[in-house]
Amino acid sequence: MAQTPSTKKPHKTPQSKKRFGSVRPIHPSLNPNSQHPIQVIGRIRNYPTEKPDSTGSLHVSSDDVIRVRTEIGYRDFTLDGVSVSEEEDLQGFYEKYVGPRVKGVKTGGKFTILTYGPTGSGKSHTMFGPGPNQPGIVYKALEDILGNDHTGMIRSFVQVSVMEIFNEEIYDLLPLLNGCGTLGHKGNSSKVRLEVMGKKVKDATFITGNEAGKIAREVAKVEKRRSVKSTNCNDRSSRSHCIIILDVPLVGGRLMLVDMAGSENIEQAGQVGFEAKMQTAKINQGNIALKRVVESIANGDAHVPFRDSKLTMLLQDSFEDDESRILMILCASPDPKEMHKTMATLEYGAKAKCIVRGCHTPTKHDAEDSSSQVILASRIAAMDDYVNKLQMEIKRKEKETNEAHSLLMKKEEEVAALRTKIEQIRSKAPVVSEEEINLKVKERTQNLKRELDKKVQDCLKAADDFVEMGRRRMEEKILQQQEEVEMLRWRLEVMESELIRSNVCLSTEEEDSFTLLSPLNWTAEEDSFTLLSPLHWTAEEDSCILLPQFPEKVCMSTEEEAVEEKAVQFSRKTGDSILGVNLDISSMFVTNNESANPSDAASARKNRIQNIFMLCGHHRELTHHVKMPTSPSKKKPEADENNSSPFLLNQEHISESLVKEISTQTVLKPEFKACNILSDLTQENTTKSSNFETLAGQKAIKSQPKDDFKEKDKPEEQNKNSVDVVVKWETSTDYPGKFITKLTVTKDSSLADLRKLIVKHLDEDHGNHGFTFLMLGDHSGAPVAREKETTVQAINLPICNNLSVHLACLRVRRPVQRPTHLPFTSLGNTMLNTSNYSSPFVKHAESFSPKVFR
Ligand SMILES: Nc1ncnc2c1ncn2[C@@H]1O[C@H](COP(=O)(O)OP(=O)(O)OP(=O)(O)O)[C@@H](O)[C@H]1O
Repeated sequence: MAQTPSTKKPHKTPQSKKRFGSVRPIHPSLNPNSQHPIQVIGRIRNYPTEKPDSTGSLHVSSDDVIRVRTEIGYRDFTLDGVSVSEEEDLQGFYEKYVGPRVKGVKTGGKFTILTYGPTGSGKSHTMFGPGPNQPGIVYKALEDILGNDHTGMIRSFVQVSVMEIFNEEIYDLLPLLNGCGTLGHKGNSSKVRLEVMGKKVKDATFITGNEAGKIAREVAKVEKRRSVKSTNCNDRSSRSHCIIILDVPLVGGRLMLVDMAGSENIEQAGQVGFEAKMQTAKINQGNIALKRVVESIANGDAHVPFRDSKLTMLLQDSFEDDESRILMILCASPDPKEMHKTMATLEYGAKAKCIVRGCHTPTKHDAEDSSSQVILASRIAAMDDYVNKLQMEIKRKEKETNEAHSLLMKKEEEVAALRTKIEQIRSKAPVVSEEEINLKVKERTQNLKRELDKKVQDCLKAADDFVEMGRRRMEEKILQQQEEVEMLRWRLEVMESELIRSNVCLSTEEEDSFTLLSPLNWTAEEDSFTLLSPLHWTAEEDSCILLPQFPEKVCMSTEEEAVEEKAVQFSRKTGDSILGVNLDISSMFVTNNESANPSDAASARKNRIQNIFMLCGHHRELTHHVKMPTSPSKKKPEADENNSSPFLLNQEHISESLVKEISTQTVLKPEFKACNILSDLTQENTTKSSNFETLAGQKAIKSQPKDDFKEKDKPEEQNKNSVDVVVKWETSTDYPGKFITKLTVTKDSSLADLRKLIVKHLDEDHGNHGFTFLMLGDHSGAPVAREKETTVQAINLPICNNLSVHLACLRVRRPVQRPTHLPFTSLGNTMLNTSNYSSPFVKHAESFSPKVFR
């Protein structure tokens, strides 16, 4: 959009107009230096509706430039002045733009004021004012010309004509004229159509007067007689051009006020019917004709179509008279909906501003300047100026376009960069489909399941191993126990063989009963006795208590399990068993009744022998550990006095009693072990040994001179650091407790050291076979393993009697024959099948969640 060429205000750049020097000076009341006969002022009315919040489409800057914004851009119009109604009321507008020009009329100036604009833009509002309180230009001009001074000064008088052009006909709105300046009233029907002769109206009615108020009231009355009609654009739309001519005859001044009809199209006016449309067309005819005239004058056309309409015919003088000036007031609405009309109005005013005095307006005073050359030159100059301005506008627009283009390119680059970034982000984070997610979940699940299966398998395997290990240990235990049983059996056989070879033979036919007391307690009463293991002597007379050092438990196993516990107390009267060993002690005795039945007596005798084996066989070795409470040197038991200590065993008494019983009552078989013991005990009694010694110990001691064991014979130092060890064989068939030697070793000597010394005293045969130390005192004989001999000291060997002599009992090493059968039934020997058996561990593993399906 091009910026309209603007005419600088006189007070701003008056010199700029001198280049058009061909124009004669104009009336000083109008701009004398201006060559533009038409000045254009814009007036922006109030918003017809509520003012919008956003920036309006019409913007007025301080340098009288109106910028109109539309959908496609904006356009600036530079006018001679712009007044915004909201900021400047009608009086202010008049005083600023109209009053100075009107005042020249009083001195003979010719001035034409046109209000131009679309319908409803405020033309009538500006020309006549909204009411008496706010008079429009007409009434203010009357006041200015006539004044309100009533001081008697000579005042000018005016002639006022009011007419309208309706349907291209001129009607006189002042039909009746009385002489004193009053108006005659003929009503609407009395409108008189006037004829135009040349440039003037013929026989037009006028009113004269010098009182502005009076005339103003009359004008106001006839103004009401204008042809108005309600349209879509205006409730009281002026359907005619109203022309008020105010002459000042005395000075030749003239003021022509033209309120034009609205320049609207027919559709917008909502006119229906042929007549209405013709009306609107006629109204527009005046506007269009005026437009053409303006354009023609501006273009310097040779022909100006003044005669195209009545309006232009009447305005011809205003355009052609050099003394005449035109003030065009462009009325516009700030309503965005009216922008296209506002734009057209301003374009029209811009054209009018281009009008300069041309050849068709020759003046009487400057005839010589009317040559066509000068006129053309001025026109060319004006047009050049206009072209230059257009070119500058084009450049500016191009520059703006370039800037906008570069901005656009920049934005496009940013958009492209953002798109690239988005693509990169998308490429970096590929969209994972649901199928892929499911696939991964499935794969992960399978992996977990596999791991779980593997763990379960491991657990099952560990459980199987555990069970297998338990089974093996159980088997080992069974084998060990079988070995022990075998050992016991072997020992039993040895004892039996010893018994057979024994010289002690008791006749079973002659004796009815016997009483065994070794180490049994014989109470001397006929019907009762007490068997204790450990033995407990309870008789009041000749009582003794045998309290072994060894614990009360008698075990077959040397390791973990107590096979059997034997602590039996028998009463002949009650015959009950305290600890549950079904040892038929009564069967140990041969009664008279038994002799009646030889077969029963034989079986009873066998039972007795077996039971005695059980009792005596194990305790035979244990008697080595009977710890005497007093040393043998200090306290020696005496046979003929009651022993006050319960820990002392009155062996003499026992021996005598037993011998007596055996000789008088008891008849035992040769294998009866007790005989052997009794024999030993009897022998020991004869040697007056005060201590209760084992059979092997006694034999070992007997083989040595008695004096060898006396402490007093040894050096004191040696006695402190050394110990004596009596070495003998274990009582067996081959070596029935044979004494080997007696050794003196240091206290810290181990069995391994002892072994080295012993080997020297053995013959080759025994040395080759080897032997094992028996840790006597242990219920099973406690053979000391070869590898443990270094850890067992000699002083740990059992004390032999009360002589502080240790006893090293050796057992010949024999190859152990493994039992060919297990001591359990086939059912008992069957281990649990772990594959079918759900152990608690497996149950626990299977109770894991989720379930593992195998
Ligand atoms: N500046 C203004 N401030 C307030 N109201 C205005 C203003 N201009 C116009 N109006 C109001 O707008 C309405 C139309 O105005 P007006 O009759 O003057 O328009 P117009 O241009 O003469 O229209 P038409 O060409 O149809 O006669 C009127 O009611 C008037 O009071």
